[in-house]
Amino acid sequence: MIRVVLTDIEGTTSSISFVHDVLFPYASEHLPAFVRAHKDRPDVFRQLDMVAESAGQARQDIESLIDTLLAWIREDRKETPLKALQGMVWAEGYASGELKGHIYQDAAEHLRLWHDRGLRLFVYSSGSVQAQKLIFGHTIAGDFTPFFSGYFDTGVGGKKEPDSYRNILAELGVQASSVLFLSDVEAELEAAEAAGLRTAWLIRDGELPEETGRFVARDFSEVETLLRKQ
Ligand SMILES: CSCCC(=O)C(=O)COP(=O)(O)O
Ligand SMILES: [Mg+2]
Repeated sequence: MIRVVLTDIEGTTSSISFVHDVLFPYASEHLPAFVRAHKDRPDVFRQLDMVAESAGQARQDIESLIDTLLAWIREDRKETPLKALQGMVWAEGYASGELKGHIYQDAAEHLRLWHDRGLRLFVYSSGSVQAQKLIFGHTIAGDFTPFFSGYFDTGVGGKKEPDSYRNILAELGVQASSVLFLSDVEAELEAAEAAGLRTAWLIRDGELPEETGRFVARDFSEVETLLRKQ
């Protein structure tokens, strides 16, 4: 019996284009000034330590660290310090009203429905927990944070690693078979399945694959049919 829905964001609840054409360009534009202004703030300082260590760069060369961060954005790297800094930069955009989080209408309707029916909802994204709370707290359809019971980011591990899902299960204290993971990325679904989770593959556009052996859904209304069948 599925009691928990664990959802990805980009390509699942929200469009890939919002992340790549709005959020990433906003971060590229504002991150350099943000890092220069706040480089000694403890939370920023810690992330810069991690950038220097990951990239093997001189810690004191702030401009080179900024160049590395900008290159990581262009390459869509899921580096934990980049994701943490992006969240801090996006916070300013959401606060000013320049950013509004995209959410598909079907996702909005069903997240509310599932919450009201008693399912527990969690997010697992490469975006930082701060970034997750921001996108769902400031969507075009209102504040969705009241529907979520918790958030997981790469602090539990990468999304293509089965151990990350085992860590999430341990934190939630639930059986793997009671959790349905939603994602648009097959390698993430394979990792979740290796840890015993149920999965649904969101394929919002393009051709559907033949015989995948897993549940495939065009949108959240099709995920609802899976939940109703159990
Ligand atoms: C939290 S919104 C920004 C999402 C993001 O930064 C990202 O890299 C997308 O990751 P996801 O795991 O949601 O595909
Ligand atoms: Mg995704």
